[in-house]
Amino acid sequence: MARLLLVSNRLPVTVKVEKDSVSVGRSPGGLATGLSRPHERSGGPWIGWPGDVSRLTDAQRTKVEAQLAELNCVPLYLSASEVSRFYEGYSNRVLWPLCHYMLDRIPRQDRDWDAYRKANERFADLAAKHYQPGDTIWVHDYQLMLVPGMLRERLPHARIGYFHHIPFPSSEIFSTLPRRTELLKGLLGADLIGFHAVSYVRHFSGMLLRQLGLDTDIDRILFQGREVRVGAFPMGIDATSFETLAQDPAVLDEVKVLHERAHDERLLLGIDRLDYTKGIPRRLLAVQRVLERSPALRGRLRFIQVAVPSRTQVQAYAEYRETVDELVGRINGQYGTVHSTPVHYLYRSLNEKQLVSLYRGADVMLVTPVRDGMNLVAKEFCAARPDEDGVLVLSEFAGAASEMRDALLINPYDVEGMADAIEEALEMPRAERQQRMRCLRAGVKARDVHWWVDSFLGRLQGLKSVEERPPLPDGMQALEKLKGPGRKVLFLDYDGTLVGFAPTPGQAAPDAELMKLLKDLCARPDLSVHLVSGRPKETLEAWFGELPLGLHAEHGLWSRMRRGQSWQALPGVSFEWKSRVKPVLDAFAGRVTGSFVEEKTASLAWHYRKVDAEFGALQARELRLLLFEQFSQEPMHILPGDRVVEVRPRGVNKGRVVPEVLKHEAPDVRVLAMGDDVTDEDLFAAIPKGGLTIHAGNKHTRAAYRTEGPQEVRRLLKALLGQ
Ligand SMILES: Nc1ncnc2c1ncn2[C@@H]1O[C@H](COP(=O)(O)OP(=O)(O)O[C@H]2O[C@H](CO)[C@@H](O)[C@H](O)[C@H]2O)[C@@H](O)[C@H]1O
Ligand SMILES: O=P(O)(O)OC[C@H](O)CO
Repeated sequence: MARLLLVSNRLPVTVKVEKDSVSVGRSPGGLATGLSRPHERSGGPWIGWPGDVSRLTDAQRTKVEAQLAELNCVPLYLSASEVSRFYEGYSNRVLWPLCHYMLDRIPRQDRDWDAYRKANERFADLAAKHYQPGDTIWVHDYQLMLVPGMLRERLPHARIGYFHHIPFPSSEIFSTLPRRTELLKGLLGADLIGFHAVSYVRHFSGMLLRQLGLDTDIDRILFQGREVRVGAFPMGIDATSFETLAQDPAVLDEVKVLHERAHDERLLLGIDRLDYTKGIPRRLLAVQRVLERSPALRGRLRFIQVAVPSRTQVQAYAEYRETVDELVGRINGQYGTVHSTPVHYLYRSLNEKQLVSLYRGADVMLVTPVRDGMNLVAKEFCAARPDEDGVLVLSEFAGAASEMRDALLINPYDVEGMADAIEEALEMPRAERQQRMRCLRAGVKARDVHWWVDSFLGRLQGLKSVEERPPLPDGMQALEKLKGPGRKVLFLDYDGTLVGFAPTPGQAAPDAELMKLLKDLCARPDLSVHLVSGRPKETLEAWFGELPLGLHAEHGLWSRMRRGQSWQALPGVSFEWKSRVKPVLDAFAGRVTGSFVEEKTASLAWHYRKVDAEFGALQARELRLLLFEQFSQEPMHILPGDRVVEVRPRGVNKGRVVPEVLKHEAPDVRVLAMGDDVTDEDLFAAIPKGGLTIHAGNKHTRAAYRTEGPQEVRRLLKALLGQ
């Protein structure tokens, strides 16, 4: 197993100061449990924050550091200002509510971005310092979204994974973030980006398309010449250890005591960090509604709500605590008697035995977050029920809901519906409880935390390393090879290569700078320049007719080899299918606002460059599918391009131009081709051995060199001219 270098905001252990004694104890939560085994097995370090150490004496600090070193944990101490601005500020006042769809909780001005960026730099620096060649780096969660990108700069060849433990919201929400581009690019430093649920993957891909124009091909994104993979890896728990503990005699004794103390009261249970995403107030209201609606249940229902203090310095959490306190008081005031208290509220952390005793003893588990990345409590409850009893009421807005379909799924905003579900759970016959719990447990056991670690790391480590698939060399290196005496032929694509994309094809007319550049190229006696475009010949003639260069329109269907020559069509091309295909494209243009059809002599194109990026891409896929279904027998090609779907005659492609041009040249002529989209791949394929090919963009290409878009292409051409 490759050495694993883990990086998370919190270490799996936290420094605990009690009176004069100091120790390190396990941090709560599934991450510590889940990763402890691979952490120990791989022998690599875990980098993170060990909690507040500001009050420690030097001697205590030395002791803590020795303990951490023994556990192979490398502490990154956060200063008071970093705790307040990086952890509480940007991470928990901006990113946390944003990812949980709570925009109104975000401060009007984010003043903490800088602190977030700097803290991420510190994590990246420390990780880079501890990195050894061959390590796999695994970065965790929203506090460290910039770290993968920062690590990629420091360690270009490292294998880097990132896992996002909270929801990734819809692009409508994520787009509101002023720093959205930086954060997305930060994540794209990873080789593999993992989420709990498929919907989060979809949201992330949508965001990449919308913000960065990057299309996700199933699970693959091309970014800066690298392949980044994305996937859903639903996190599990250490099911065996929960199950074993649930059968421990001490736990069973505790369950007995719990039931005895409750007399004949039915037990409802809630276990959460005290966080406004967990839906505790509405859950309390639902319990109150049950008591209101069913007098028979009064005095016969006990709701145990345990809430671990969390992020207590953030005002929203303090306010939330007050809301919960007030509601508990109100319900107990209204429905409590001298003999019974309906809500037992514990504001503290429990140890594992206490936790499992509650899980094992509960009749109904209420997991009702208004939004939750996964929610491990739901899974822990099921693992702790080897008796196959107990009912899980689960919010449909928890990531866990996509896996745990045998729970009673509820909408946490619907208090009445939640009350209905509680009643249904209380009345559910034993056989149904058993059947549901059996299915839930099977899922929890099959996809436990070890499965999660193995599937994420298996995927990450199975990818080819950056060294095995090095990024293409820079286009400037190709230009260097082309310099010097001897004749050269340049094949240049137009749209996306010499000019950027404009809302309509007409708006992408050549600018003065480009015209001068082309003129200068044509003026060089050792250069022969050919523009090879998908555009109609009329457009090319109007724009470039006066220049002494070769023009090739409609992907090589029409050619004008020299200025003053007439346009010639490729012989033997059939396009009588056009009249049947056009109505299909017209129908799409009608139904997708902003899209339009362009008709050329031999081809048709449906353009969607002005359409919302996500919707456009979706519709383009549908159109291609439809065309494939209906016209597969026709002598035509369906080609996805950059925000365009083109249909053109079979046998016509940009590559056809190359031999026609080169037959008029000496055999030792040097050749260069530049292009940006899929149609230029035919051009590259036709370039004879020894020729140079440059892809202007980020896509998969057979070109040997790469450069960025039109600005860089122009820079290269100027360099060829010595400008
Ligand atoms: N009173 C108490 N005493 C002791 N332990 C307690 C406790 N209350 C809760 N816990 C423990 O804390 C953990 C909480 O994990 P959750 O998945 O429920 O949410 P959390 O928001 O912390 O995690 C984030 O990360 C996880 C893992 O990716 C995602 O499931 C989740 O959506 C995301 O918000 C559980 O292991 C639970 O046992
Ligand atoms: O206590 P925090 O702020 O480190 O949050 C822990 C949660 O599990 C967040 O994912």
